[in-house]
Amino acid sequence: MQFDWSYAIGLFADGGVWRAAAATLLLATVSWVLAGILGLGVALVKQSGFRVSSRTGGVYVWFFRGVPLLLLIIFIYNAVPQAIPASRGFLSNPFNAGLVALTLSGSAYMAEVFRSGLKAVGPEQRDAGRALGFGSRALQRFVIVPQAFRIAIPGLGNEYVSNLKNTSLVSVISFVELTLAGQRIYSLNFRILETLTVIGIVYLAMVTLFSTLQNQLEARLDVWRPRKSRRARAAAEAPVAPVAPAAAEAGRAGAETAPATVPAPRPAAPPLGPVVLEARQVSKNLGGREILRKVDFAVRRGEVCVLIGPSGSGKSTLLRCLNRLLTIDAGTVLLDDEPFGYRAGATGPRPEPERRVADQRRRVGMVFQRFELFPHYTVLDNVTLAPRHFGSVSRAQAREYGLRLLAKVGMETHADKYPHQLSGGQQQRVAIARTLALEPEVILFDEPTSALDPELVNEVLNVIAALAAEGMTMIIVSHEMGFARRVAHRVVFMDEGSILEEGSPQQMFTAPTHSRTRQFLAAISHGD
Ligand SMILES: Nc1ncnc2c1ncn2[C@@H]1O[C@H](COP(=O)(O)OP(=O)(O)OP(=O)(O)O)[C@@H](O)[C@H]1O
Repeated sequence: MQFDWSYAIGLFADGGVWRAAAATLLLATVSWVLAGILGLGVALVKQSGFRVSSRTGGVYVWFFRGVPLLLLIIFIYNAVPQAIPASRGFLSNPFNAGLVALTLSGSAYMAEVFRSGLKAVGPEQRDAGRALGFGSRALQRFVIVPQAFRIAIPGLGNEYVSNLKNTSLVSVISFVELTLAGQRIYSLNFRILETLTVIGIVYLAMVTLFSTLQNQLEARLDVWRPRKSRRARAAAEAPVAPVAPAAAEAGRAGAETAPATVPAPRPAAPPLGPVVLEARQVSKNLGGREILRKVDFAVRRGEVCVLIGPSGSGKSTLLRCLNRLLTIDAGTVLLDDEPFGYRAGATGPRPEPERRVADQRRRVGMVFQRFELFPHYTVLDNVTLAPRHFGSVSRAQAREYGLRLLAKVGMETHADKYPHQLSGGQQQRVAIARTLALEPEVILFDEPTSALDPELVNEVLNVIAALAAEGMTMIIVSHEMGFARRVAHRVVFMDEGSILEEGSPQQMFTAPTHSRTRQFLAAISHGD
Protein backbone atom coordinates (compact mmCIF):
# COMPACT_ATOMS: atom_id res chain seq x y z
CA MET A 1 0.00 0.00 0.00
CA GLN A 2 1.40 3.36 -1.05
CA PHE A 3 1.25 6.51 1.05
CA ASP A 4 -0.62 9.12 -0.98
CA TRP A 5 1.43 12.24 -0.31
CA SER A 6 -0.65 14.58 -2.45
CA TYR A 7 -3.83 13.53 -0.61
CA ALA A 8 -2.15 13.94 2.77
CA ILE A 9 -0.80 17.39 1.91
CA GLY A 10 -4.17 18.38 0.49
CA LEU A 11 -5.82 17.40 3.77
CA PHE A 12 -3.97 20.25 5.48
CA ALA A 13 -6.09 22.60 3.40
CA ASP A 14 -9.31 20.94 4.54
CA GLY A 15 -11.35 23.47 6.50
CA GLY A 16 -13.08 20.67 8.43
CA VAL A 17 -9.78 19.52 9.93
CA TRP A 18 -8.94 23.01 11.16
CA ARG A 19 -12.42 23.63 12.50
CA ALA A 20 -12.14 20.39 14.47
CA ALA A 21 -8.63 21.38 15.62
CA ALA A 22 -9.95 24.76 16.79
CA ALA A 23 -12.82 23.06 18.65
CA THR A 24 -10.35 20.64 20.26
CA LEU A 25 -8.04 23.47 21.29
CA LEU A 26 -10.91 25.53 22.68
CA LEU A 27 -12.36 22.64 24.67
CA ALA A 28 -8.95 21.59 26.01
CA THR A 29 -7.89 25.13 26.94
CA VAL A 30 -11.12 26.31 28.55
CA SER A 31 -11.54 23.09 30.55
CA TRP A 32 -7.87 23.23 31.61
CA VAL A 33 -8.19 26.83 32.84
CA LEU A 34 -11.42 26.06 34.71
CA ALA A 35 -9.93 22.84 36.11
CA GLY A 36 -6.87 24.82 37.26
CA ILE A 37 -8.99 27.38 39.14
CA LEU A 38 -11.16 24.67 40.67
CA GLY A 39 -8.13 22.47 41.39
CA LEU A 40 -6.37 25.30 43.22
CA GLY A 41 -9.48 25.87 45.30
CA VAL A 42 -9.73 22.18 46.14
CA ALA A 43 -6.02 22.04 47.03
CA LEU A 44 -6.38 25.06 49.36
CA VAL A 45 -9.46 23.53 50.96
CA LYS A 46 -7.61 20.24 51.42
CA GLN A 47 -4.68 22.09 53.00
CA SER A 48 -6.85 24.32 55.17
CA GLY A 49 -6.34 22.38 58.37
CA PHE A 50 -10.09 22.29 59.07
CA ARG A 51 -11.15 18.68 59.26
CA VAL A 52 -14.47 18.99 57.46
CA SER A 53 -12.95 21.01 54.58
CA SER A 54 -9.95 18.70 54.20
CA ARG A 55 -12.19 15.65 54.17
CA THR A 56 -14.53 17.23 51.60
CA GLY A 57 -11.55 18.09 49.39
CA GLY A 58 -10.23 14.55 49.82
CA VAL A 59 -13.56 12.98 48.80
CA TYR A 60 -13.75 15.26 45.74
CA VAL A 61 -10.30 14.19 44.54
CA TRP A 62 -10.99 10.52 45.33
CA PHE A 63 -14.26 10.54 43.39
CA PHE A 64 -13.28 12.42 40.25
CA ARG A 65 -9.92 10.67 39.93
CA GLY A 66 -11.57 7.31 40.44
CA VAL A 67 -14.40 7.62 37.90
CA PRO A 68 -13.28 6.91 34.28
CA LEU A 69 -13.51 10.06 32.17
CA LEU A 70 -15.48 8.28 29.45
CA LEU A 71 -18.10 7.22 31.98
CA LEU A 72 -18.24 10.75 33.39
CA ILE A 73 -18.79 12.25 29.92
CA ILE A 74 -21.64 9.85 29.13
CA PHE A 75 -23.15 10.36 32.57
CA ILE A 76 -23.10 14.15 32.34
CA TYR A 77 -24.47 14.16 28.78
CA ASN A 78 -27.16 11.52 29.21
CA ALA A 79 -27.99 10.99 32.89
CA VAL A 80 -27.68 14.44 34.48
CA PRO A 81 -30.22 16.16 32.16
CA GLN A 82 -32.70 13.40 33.00
CA ALA A 83 -32.14 13.82 36.73
CA ILE A 84 -32.00 17.63 36.63
CA PRO A 85 -34.28 18.93 33.86
CA ALA A 86 -33.05 22.50 34.38
CA SER A 87 -29.61 21.45 33.10
CA ARG A 88 -31.04 20.07 29.85
CA GLY A 89 -30.60 23.26 27.82
CA PHE A 90 -26.95 23.58 28.75
CA LEU A 91 -25.84 19.94 28.80
CA SER A 92 -27.59 18.88 25.62
CA ASN A 93 -24.77 20.66 23.80
CA PRO A 94 -21.88 18.10 23.54
CA PHE A 95 -19.26 20.86 23.92
CA ASN A 96 -20.77 21.96 27.24
CA ALA A 97 -21.15 18.42 28.55
CA GLY A 98 -17.54 17.63 27.56
CA LEU A 99 -16.37 20.87 29.17
CA VAL A 100 -18.04 20.00 32.48
CA ALA A 101 -16.67 16.44 32.47
CA LEU A 102 -13.12 17.46 31.55
CA THR A 103 -13.17 20.27 34.12
CA LEU A 104 -14.34 18.04 36.97
CA SER A 105 -11.96 15.22 36.15
CA GLY A 106 -9.00 17.53 35.43
CA SER A 107 -9.53 19.57 38.58
CA ALA A 108 -9.03 16.45 40.75
CA TYR A 109 -5.61 15.83 39.17
CA MET A 110 -4.68 19.51 39.20
CA ALA A 111 -5.64 19.78 42.86
CA GLU A 112 -2.95 17.21 43.61
CA VAL A 113 -0.41 19.01 41.42
CA PHE A 114 -1.13 22.26 43.27
CA ARG A 115 -1.06 20.49 46.62
CA SER A 116 2.46 19.21 45.98
CA GLY A 117 3.45 22.82 45.19
CA LEU A 118 1.75 24.15 48.33
CA LYS A 119 3.45 21.51 50.48
CA ALA A 120 6.83 22.44 49.05
CA VAL A 121 6.54 25.97 50.50
CA GLY A 122 7.93 25.54 54.01
CA PRO A 123 6.23 26.60 57.24
CA GLU A 124 8.99 29.18 57.75
CA GLN A 125 7.73 31.13 54.74
CA ARG A 126 4.24 31.07 56.22
CA ASP A 127 5.61 32.36 59.52
CA ALA A 128 7.50 35.13 57.72
CA GLY A 129 4.29 36.21 55.98
CA ARG A 130 2.28 36.03 59.18
CA ALA A 131 4.96 38.03 60.98
CA LEU A 132 4.38 40.80 58.41
CA GLY A 133 0.75 40.90 59.50
CA PHE A 134 -0.71 39.07 56.52
CA GLY A 135 -3.99 37.30 57.17
CA SER A 136 -4.53 33.93 55.59
CA ARG A 137 -5.86 35.31 52.29
CA ALA A 138 -2.99 37.75 51.78
CA LEU A 139 -0.54 35.08 52.87
CA GLN A 140 -1.83 32.71 50.18
CA ARG A 141 -1.97 35.43 47.56
CA PHE A 142 1.45 37.00 48.02
CA VAL A 143 3.58 34.30 49.59
CA ILE A 144 2.31 30.75 49.19
CA VAL A 145 0.41 30.48 45.90
CA PRO A 146 2.98 32.32 43.72
CA GLN A 147 5.70 29.98 44.97
CA ALA A 148 3.49 26.88 44.72
CA PHE A 149 2.45 27.87 41.20
CA ARG A 150 6.06 28.06 40.02
CA ILE A 151 6.72 24.60 41.43
CA ALA A 152 3.52 23.25 39.87
CA ILE A 153 4.06 24.56 36.30
CA PRO A 154 5.59 21.35 34.85
CA GLY A 155 2.79 19.25 36.38
CA LEU A 156 0.14 21.67 35.13
CA GLY A 157 1.71 21.51 31.66
CA ASN A 158 1.43 17.73 31.72
CA GLU A 159 -2.22 18.08 32.63
CA TYR A 160 -2.81 20.33 29.63
CA VAL A 161 -1.30 17.79 27.24
CA SER A 162 -3.39 14.97 28.77
CA ASN A 163 -6.45 17.16 28.53
CA LEU A 164 -5.81 17.90 24.89
CA LYS A 165 -5.67 14.19 24.12
CA ASN A 166 -8.62 13.39 26.38
CA THR A 167 -10.86 15.63 24.28
CA SER A 168 -11.00 12.70 21.83
CA LEU A 169 -13.19 10.89 24.38
CA VAL A 170 -15.83 13.59 24.00
CA SER A 171 -16.41 12.24 20.47
CA VAL A 172 -18.47 9.51 22.15
CA ILE A 173 -21.26 12.08 22.56
CA SER A 174 -20.83 13.26 18.95
CA PHE A 175 -18.68 16.30 19.63
CA VAL A 176 -16.68 16.80 16.43
CA GLU A 177 -13.17 17.13 17.72
CA LEU A 178 -10.04 16.20 15.81
CA THR A 179 -10.15 12.41 16.14
CA LEU A 180 -13.83 12.17 15.18
CA ALA A 181 -13.26 14.53 12.26
CA GLY A 182 -10.48 12.20 11.04
CA GLN A 183 -12.70 9.13 11.44
CA ARG A 184 -15.44 10.76 9.42
CA ILE A 185 -13.01 11.64 6.64
CA TYR A 186 -11.42 8.20 6.27
CA SER A 187 -14.78 6.42 6.57
CA LEU A 188 -15.69 8.09 3.26
CA ASN A 189 -12.43 7.52 1.33
CA PHE A 190 -10.65 4.75 3.28
CA ARG A 191 -7.39 6.73 3.29
CA ILE A 192 -6.85 5.68 6.91
CA LEU A 193 -3.05 5.93 7.04
CA GLU A 194 -2.83 9.36 5.44
CA THR A 195 -5.76 10.79 7.40
CA LEU A 196 -4.54 9.58 10.78
CA THR A 197 -1.02 10.80 9.98
CA VAL A 198 -2.31 14.29 9.27
CA ILE A 199 -4.50 14.27 12.38
CA GLY A 200 -1.49 13.10 14.45
CA ILE A 201 0.65 15.92 13.03
CA VAL A 202 -2.01 18.49 13.96
CA TYR A 203 -2.10 17.11 17.54
CA LEU A 204 1.70 17.32 17.72
CA ALA A 205 1.64 20.90 16.40
CA MET A 206 -0.82 21.90 19.14
CA VAL A 207 1.28 20.22 21.83
CA THR A 208 4.44 21.89 20.48
CA LEU A 209 2.76 25.29 20.54
CA PHE A 210 1.69 24.75 24.13
CA SER A 211 5.12 23.45 25.21
CA THR A 212 6.76 26.54 23.73
CA LEU A 213 4.41 28.82 25.67
CA GLN A 214 4.98 26.78 28.83
CA ASN A 215 8.77 27.05 28.47
CA GLN A 216 8.50 30.80 28.00
CA LEU A 217 6.33 31.17 31.10
CA GLU A 218 8.69 29.00 33.13
CA ALA A 219 11.69 31.06 32.02
CA ARG A 220 9.87 34.29 32.82
CA LEU A 221 8.97 33.19 36.33
CA ASP A 222 12.32 31.56 37.04
CA VAL A 223 14.04 34.02 39.38
CA TRP A 224 17.13 31.79 39.52
CA ARG A 225 17.77 32.29 35.81
CA PRO A 226 20.78 34.58 35.24
CA ARG A 227 19.55 37.82 33.71
CA LYS A 228 20.69 41.35 33.18
CA SER A 229 19.03 43.69 35.63
CA ARG A 230 18.32 47.03 34.04
CA ARG A 231 16.24 48.00 37.05
CA ALA A 232 19.14 47.14 39.32
CA ARG A 233 21.33 49.65 37.54
CA ALA A 234 18.55 52.22 37.59
CA ALA A 235 18.05 51.65 41.31
CA ALA A 236 21.74 52.05 41.98
CA GLU A 237 21.72 55.39 40.16
CA ALA A 238 18.46 56.66 41.70
CA PRO A 239 18.85 59.38 44.31
CA VAL A 240 18.03 58.17 47.79
CA ALA A 241 16.58 60.43 50.44
CA PRO A 242 18.76 61.01 53.50
CA VAL A 243 18.34 58.56 56.35
CA ALA A 244 19.25 58.39 59.98
CA PRO A 245 23.02 58.66 59.83
CA ALA A 246 23.96 56.09 62.46
CA ALA A 247 22.05 53.23 60.86
CA ALA A 248 23.08 54.12 57.34
CA GLU A 249 26.72 54.22 58.30
CA ALA A 250 26.43 50.95 60.16
CA GLY A 251 24.77 49.32 57.19
CA ARG A 252 27.37 50.65 54.81
CA ALA A 253 30.18 49.55 57.07
CA GLY A 254 28.65 46.11 57.00
CA ALA A 255 28.17 46.23 53.25
CA GLU A 256 31.70 47.07 52.32
CA THR A 257 33.98 45.97 55.10
CA ALA A 258 32.78 44.16 58.16
CA PRO A 259 34.55 45.83 61.07
CA ALA A 260 36.11 43.67 63.72
CA THR A 261 34.15 45.21 66.55
CA VAL A 262 30.60 46.36 67.04
CA PRO A 263 30.13 50.03 67.95
CA ALA A 264 28.79 50.86 71.39
CA PRO A 265 25.81 53.11 70.71
CA ARG A 266 23.87 52.53 73.93
CA PRO A 267 23.35 55.70 75.95
CA ALA A 268 24.67 55.47 79.51
CA ALA A 269 21.27 56.04 81.13
CA PRO A 270 18.62 55.07 78.62
CA PRO A 271 15.33 56.96 78.89
CA LEU A 272 13.04 53.95 78.84
CA GLY A 273 9.33 54.38 78.29
CA PRO A 274 6.34 52.35 79.45
CA VAL A 275 6.04 48.60 78.91
CA VAL A 276 5.28 47.79 75.25
CA LEU A 277 5.11 44.01 75.14
CA GLU A 278 4.58 41.74 78.08
CA ALA A 279 4.15 38.04 78.86
CA ARG A 280 2.39 37.26 82.15
CA GLN A 281 2.57 33.76 83.56
CA VAL A 282 2.87 32.33 80.03
CA SER A 283 3.04 28.55 79.69
CA LYS A 284 3.46 26.57 76.52
CA ASN A 285 3.53 22.83 75.83
CA LEU A 286 5.01 21.35 72.69
CA GLY A 287 5.23 17.67 71.84
CA GLY A 288 3.82 16.79 75.26
CA ARG A 289 6.54 18.75 77.11
CA GLU A 290 6.23 21.97 79.03
CA ILE A 291 8.53 24.31 77.10
CA LEU A 292 7.59 27.57 78.86
CA ARG A 293 6.73 27.54 82.55
CA LYS A 294 4.75 30.51 83.79
CA VAL A 295 7.12 33.02 82.25
CA ASP A 296 6.86 36.69 83.26
CA PHE A 297 8.65 38.99 80.89
CA ALA A 298 8.26 42.62 79.75
CA VAL A 299 10.11 45.02 77.48
CA ARG A 300 9.86 48.81 77.79
CA ARG A 301 9.77 51.31 74.97
CA GLY A 302 13.32 52.06 73.80
CA GLU A 303 14.75 49.06 75.62
CA VAL A 304 17.09 46.48 74.11
CA CYS A 305 16.68 43.18 75.85
CA VAL A 306 18.93 40.24 75.00
CA LEU A 307 17.69 36.74 75.82
CA ILE A 308 20.42 34.22 76.51
CA GLY A 309 20.41 30.64 77.69
CA PRO A 310 21.35 27.11 76.70
CA SER A 311 20.02 25.46 73.59
CA GLY A 312 16.48 24.22 74.09
CA SER A 313 15.77 26.51 77.05
CA GLY A 314 12.74 28.02 75.29
CA LYS A 315 14.06 31.38 74.04
CA SER A 316 12.72 31.06 70.48
CA THR A 317 9.46 29.63 71.80
CA LEU A 318 9.03 32.67 74.03
CA LEU A 319 9.60 35.02 71.07
CA ARG A 320 7.09 33.14 68.96
CA CYS A 321 4.54 33.27 71.76
CA LEU A 322 5.17 37.01 72.12
CA ASN A 323 3.99 37.72 68.56
CA ARG A 324 1.45 34.91 68.61
CA LEU A 325 3.09 32.82 65.88
CA LEU A 326 2.51 30.19 68.55
CA THR A 327 -0.59 30.13 70.71
CA ILE A 328 -0.05 29.94 74.45
CA ASP A 329 -1.63 27.40 76.79
CA ALA A 330 -1.89 29.62 79.86
CA GLY A 331 -1.17 33.20 80.89
CA THR A 332 -1.52 36.43 78.89
CA VAL A 333 0.41 38.39 76.32
CA LEU A 334 -0.18 42.15 76.36
CA LEU A 335 0.72 44.68 73.69
CA ASP A 336 0.51 48.24 75.00
CA ASP A 337 -1.48 46.89 77.93
CA GLU A 338 -4.06 45.32 75.57
CA PRO A 339 -4.47 41.54 75.29
CA PHE A 340 -2.54 40.47 72.18
CA GLY A 341 -4.25 37.73 70.20
CA TYR A 342 -6.33 36.43 73.11
CA ARG A 343 -9.38 37.15 75.15
CA ALA A 344 -10.11 35.75 78.55
CA GLY A 345 -12.09 32.51 78.59
CA ALA A 346 -13.52 30.46 81.45
CA THR A 347 -10.86 27.77 81.01
CA GLY A 348 -7.94 30.06 80.11
CA PRO A 349 -6.92 32.40 77.28
CA ARG A 350 -8.99 31.97 74.11
CA PRO A 351 -7.16 32.76 70.84
CA GLU A 352 -8.63 35.61 68.77
CA PRO A 353 -9.35 34.89 65.09
CA GLU A 354 -6.28 35.10 62.86
CA ARG A 355 -7.59 38.21 61.03
CA ARG A 356 -7.69 40.27 64.21
CA VAL A 357 -4.34 38.93 65.38
CA ALA A 358 -2.80 39.82 62.03
CA ASP A 359 -3.62 43.51 62.54
CA GLN A 360 -1.96 43.53 65.96
CA ARG A 361 0.99 41.46 64.78
CA ARG A 362 2.06 44.21 62.41
CA ARG A 363 3.07 46.24 65.45
CA VAL A 364 5.55 43.55 66.46
CA GLY A 365 8.19 42.89 63.79
CA MET A 366 10.17 39.69 63.66
CA VAL A 367 13.52 38.81 62.12
CA PHE A 368 14.22 35.12 61.65
CA GLN A 369 17.37 33.06 62.03
CA ARG A 370 17.28 31.99 58.37
CA PHE A 371 16.11 35.39 57.03
CA GLU A 372 13.02 33.96 55.30
CA LEU A 373 12.98 36.49 52.49
CA PHE A 374 10.44 35.63 49.80
CA PRO A 375 12.52 34.09 47.02
CA HIS A 376 10.12 35.07 44.21
CA TYR A 377 10.31 38.81 44.96
CA THR A 378 13.17 41.19 44.44
CA VAL A 379 14.87 42.73 47.45
CA LEU A 380 12.85 45.92 47.02
CA ASP A 381 9.57 44.05 46.61
CA ASN A 382 10.32 42.06 49.76
CA VAL A 383 10.62 45.35 51.63
CA THR A 384 7.64 47.12 50.07
CA LEU A 385 5.25 44.15 49.98
CA ALA A 386 3.66 44.89 53.35
CA PRO A 387 3.47 48.72 53.04
CA ARG A 388 1.93 48.39 49.60
CA HIS A 389 -0.60 45.87 50.80
CA PHE A 390 -1.57 47.67 54.00
CA GLY A 391 -1.07 51.30 53.07
CA SER A 392 -2.53 53.33 50.28
CA VAL A 393 0.89 54.24 48.89
CA SER A 394 1.51 54.34 45.17
CA ARG A 395 4.12 52.12 43.55
CA ALA A 396 6.49 55.11 43.22
CA GLN A 397 6.05 56.14 46.86
CA ALA A 398 6.58 52.55 48.00
CA ARG A 399 9.73 52.32 45.90
CA GLU A 400 11.08 55.53 47.42
CA TYR A 401 10.24 54.33 50.91
CA GLY A 402 11.75 50.91 50.27
CA LEU A 403 14.95 52.40 48.89
CA ARG A 404 15.25 54.60 51.96
CA LEU A 405 14.92 51.59 54.24
CA LEU A 406 17.42 49.64 52.16
CA ALA A 407 19.81 52.57 52.39
CA LYS A 408 19.41 52.40 56.14
CA VAL A 409 20.83 48.87 56.13
CA GLY A 410 23.38 49.59 53.39
CA MET A 411 21.55 47.55 50.74
CA GLU A 412 20.08 50.13 48.35
CA THR A 413 22.36 49.13 45.49
CA HIS A 414 20.95 45.60 45.60
CA ALA A 415 17.30 46.65 45.40
CA ASP A 416 16.49 44.79 42.21
CA LYS A 417 18.34 41.60 42.93
CA TYR A 418 16.64 38.45 44.12
CA PRO A 419 17.42 37.05 47.60
CA HIS A 420 19.43 34.11 46.22
CA GLN A 421 21.87 36.58 44.67
CA LEU A 422 22.87 37.92 48.11
CA SER A 423 25.12 36.65 50.88
CA GLY A 424 23.54 35.53 54.16
CA GLY A 425 24.52 38.78 55.88
CA GLN A 426 23.01 40.84 53.08
CA GLN A 427 19.81 38.80 53.16
CA GLN A 428 19.52 39.34 56.88
CA ARG A 429 19.96 43.10 56.46
CA VAL A 430 17.18 43.08 53.86
CA ALA A 431 15.03 41.08 56.29
CA ILE A 432 15.62 43.81 58.88
CA ALA A 433 14.60 46.48 56.34
CA ARG A 434 11.49 44.45 55.52
CA THR A 435 10.56 44.42 59.20
CA LEU A 436 11.28 48.14 59.59
CA ALA A 437 8.86 48.81 56.74
CA LEU A 438 6.03 47.89 59.13
CA GLU A 439 7.15 50.69 61.47
CA PRO A 440 6.82 48.23 64.36
CA GLU A 441 6.75 49.27 68.00
CA VAL A 442 9.08 46.44 68.88
CA ILE A 443 11.23 44.04 66.88
CA LEU A 444 11.92 40.44 67.88
CA PHE A 445 15.19 38.98 66.61
CA ASP A 446 15.43 35.20 66.72
CA GLU A 447 19.15 34.42 66.66
CA PRO A 448 19.71 36.79 63.75
CA THR A 449 23.34 35.85 63.19
CA SER A 450 23.54 32.17 64.02
CA ALA A 451 22.98 31.04 60.42
CA LEU A 452 25.78 33.30 59.16
CA ASP A 453 29.42 32.64 58.40
CA PRO A 454 31.55 34.29 61.11
CA GLU A 455 32.84 37.02 58.81
CA LEU A 456 29.28 38.11 58.01
CA VAL A 457 28.09 38.36 61.61
CA ASN A 458 29.29 41.89 62.31
CA GLU A 459 27.59 43.48 59.35
CA VAL A 460 24.25 42.38 60.79
CA LEU A 461 25.15 43.22 64.39
CA ASN A 462 26.19 46.71 63.25
CA VAL A 463 22.75 47.33 61.80
CA ILE A 464 21.02 46.09 64.96
CA ALA A 465 23.35 48.18 67.13
CA ALA A 466 22.54 51.25 65.05
CA LEU A 467 18.82 50.62 65.50
CA ALA A 468 19.42 50.34 69.25
CA ALA A 469 21.14 53.72 69.17
CA GLU A 470 18.08 55.19 67.45
CA GLY A 471 15.91 53.99 70.34
CA MET A 472 14.22 51.01 68.65
CA THR A 473 12.66 48.61 71.14
CA MET A 474 14.12 45.16 70.58
CA ILE A 475 14.13 41.68 72.07
CA ILE A 476 17.07 39.72 70.74
CA VAL A 477 17.75 36.03 71.20
CA SER A 478 21.49 35.77 70.72
CA HIS A 479 24.56 33.77 71.56
CA GLU A 480 26.76 36.82 70.80
CA MET A 481 27.77 37.72 74.35
CA GLY A 482 30.11 40.54 73.30
CA PHE A 483 27.26 42.15 71.41
CA ALA A 484 24.86 41.69 74.33
CA ARG A 485 27.39 43.31 76.66
CA ARG A 486 27.73 46.37 74.44
CA VAL A 487 24.19 46.90 73.18
CA ALA A 488 21.72 45.45 75.69
CA HIS A 489 20.06 47.47 78.39
CA ARG A 490 19.03 44.23 80.02
CA VAL A 491 20.16 40.64 79.70
CA VAL A 492 17.71 37.86 80.54
CA PHE A 493 18.89 34.31 81.25
CA MET A 494 16.49 31.45 80.50
CA ASP A 495 16.83 27.79 81.40
CA GLU A 496 14.36 24.93 81.07
CA GLY A 497 11.48 27.19 80.15
CA SER A 498 11.91 29.67 83.02
CA ILE A 499 13.62 33.01 83.44
CA LEU A 500 16.20 32.35 86.13
CA GLU A 501 17.89 35.72 86.28
CA GLU A 502 17.99 39.13 84.63
CA GLY A 503 19.90 42.34 85.01
CA SER A 504 22.17 44.85 83.36
CA PRO A 505 24.93 43.42 81.13
CA GLN A 506 27.47 44.60 83.70
CA GLN A 507 25.80 42.67 86.48
CA MET A 508 24.95 39.58 84.41
CA PHE A 509 28.39 39.16 82.89
CA THR A 510 30.50 40.08 85.89
CA ALA A 511 28.45 39.05 88.92
CA PRO A 512 25.62 36.64 88.02
CA THR A 513 23.80 35.49 91.11
CA HIS A 514 22.37 32.18 89.90
CA SER A 515 24.71 29.20 89.74
CA ARG A 516 23.13 28.03 86.47
CA THR A 517 23.89 31.43 84.85
CA ARG A 518 27.50 31.21 86.05
CA GLN A 519 27.76 27.69 84.66
CA PHE A 520 26.32 28.75 81.30
CA LEU A 521 28.56 31.80 80.96
CA ALA A 522 31.61 29.74 81.94
CA ALA A 523 30.73 27.10 79.34
CA ILE A 524 30.28 29.80 76.69
CA SER A 525 33.60 31.50 77.47
CA HIS A 526 35.37 28.10 77.41
CA GLY A 527 33.80 27.57 74.03
CA ASP A 528 35.33 30.87 72.88
N1 LIG B 1 7.06 22.09 67.32
C1 LIG B 1 7.69 21.51 68.35
N2 LIG B 1 7.31 20.30 68.81
C2 LIG B 1 7.93 19.73 69.86
N3 LIG B 1 8.96 20.30 70.54
C3 LIG B 1 9.39 21.48 70.11
C4 LIG B 1 8.80 22.16 69.01
N4 LIG B 1 9.44 23.34 68.83
C5 LIG B 1 10.40 23.39 69.77
N5 LIG B 1 10.37 22.30 70.54
C6 LIG B 1 11.24 21.99 71.68
O1 LIG B 1 11.12 23.06 72.58
C7 LIG B 1 12.36 23.27 73.24
C8 LIG B 1 12.69 24.73 73.22
O2 LIG B 1 12.96 25.10 71.88
P1 LIG B 1 13.44 26.57 71.53
O3 LIG B 1 13.72 26.58 70.07
O4 LIG B 1 12.48 27.55 72.07
O5 LIG B 1 14.78 26.66 72.34
P2 LIG B 1 15.92 27.75 72.27
O6 LIG B 1 16.25 28.14 73.66
O7 LIG B 1 15.54 28.84 71.35
O8 LIG B 1 17.09 26.88 71.67
P3 LIG B 1 18.20 27.27 70.58
O9 LIG B 1 19.09 28.28 71.22
O10 LIG B 1 18.89 25.97 70.30
O11 LIG B 1 17.43 27.76 69.40
C9 LIG B 1 13.38 22.38 72.55
O12 LIG B 1 13.62 21.27 73.37
C10 LIG B 1 12.70 21.96 71.29
O13 LIG B 1 13.09 20.68 70.91
